[in-house]
Amino acid sequence: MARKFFVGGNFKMNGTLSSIKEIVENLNKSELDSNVEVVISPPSLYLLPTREHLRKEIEVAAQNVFDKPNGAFTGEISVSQLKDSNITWTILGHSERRTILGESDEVVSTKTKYATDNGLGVIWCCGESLEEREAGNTISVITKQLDSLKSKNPDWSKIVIAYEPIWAIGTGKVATTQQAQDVHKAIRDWLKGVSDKVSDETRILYGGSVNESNCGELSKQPDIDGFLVGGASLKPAFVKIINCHQ
Ligand SMILES: O=C(CO)COP(=O)(O)O
Repeated sequence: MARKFFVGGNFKMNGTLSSIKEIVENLNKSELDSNVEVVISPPSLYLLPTREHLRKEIEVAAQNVFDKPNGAFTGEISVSQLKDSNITWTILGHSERRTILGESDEVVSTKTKYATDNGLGVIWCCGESLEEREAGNTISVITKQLDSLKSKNPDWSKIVIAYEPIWAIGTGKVATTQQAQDVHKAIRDWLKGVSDKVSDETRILYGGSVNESNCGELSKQPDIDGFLVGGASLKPAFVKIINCHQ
């Protein structure tokens, strides 16, 4: 089965009402490859206006979600609140939340299980630090993150995996196509341990300094099914990344 190419834009903690309005207007008027699934993820404050004004074929994602239905959890947002606002995806386990906010594998896996069981799509992120790569531990680090997720038995049909080497995020230092493909292949092989169907159908995105110049080559790799784009998703060239896959 051909996997539909997927391009996510992670705005992180960037943007204002007016700059996000500009991004939305640019996406609304651009010609976009209809074979590509596009999801953008503004900061939580801007989720609703983004959803309201963005063309309907593009979905909107939160950057985080909590694993309880409601209650005394100051600062958190629930899955049902997102769905109530027509926000159909969330990012979980981004390395910035793992390292800066201290989210463990256990926390990320639990939230992913809760979100997928309750019908939200999850862009689930994994990746190694430069130290871990240089020590030859890339695959073992990612396997540990994946094993933790598998132990919760999430709904894999709702998960898109984003491989984001931490050393490539926001640094301009993109992984080589071979480095990316090798890890994506290892993830694909690991997914076979869940089931052949999950391995065949799960999209594996690459993230880390993706731009309009490097996306073409990366997109040709057999196990790269799309991108999770940070900085370049805030620029008009994001459209070129969406359309880069031939
Ligand atoms: O972290 C990322 C997307 O989630 C990647 O960010 P950059 O594209 O800015 O390197």
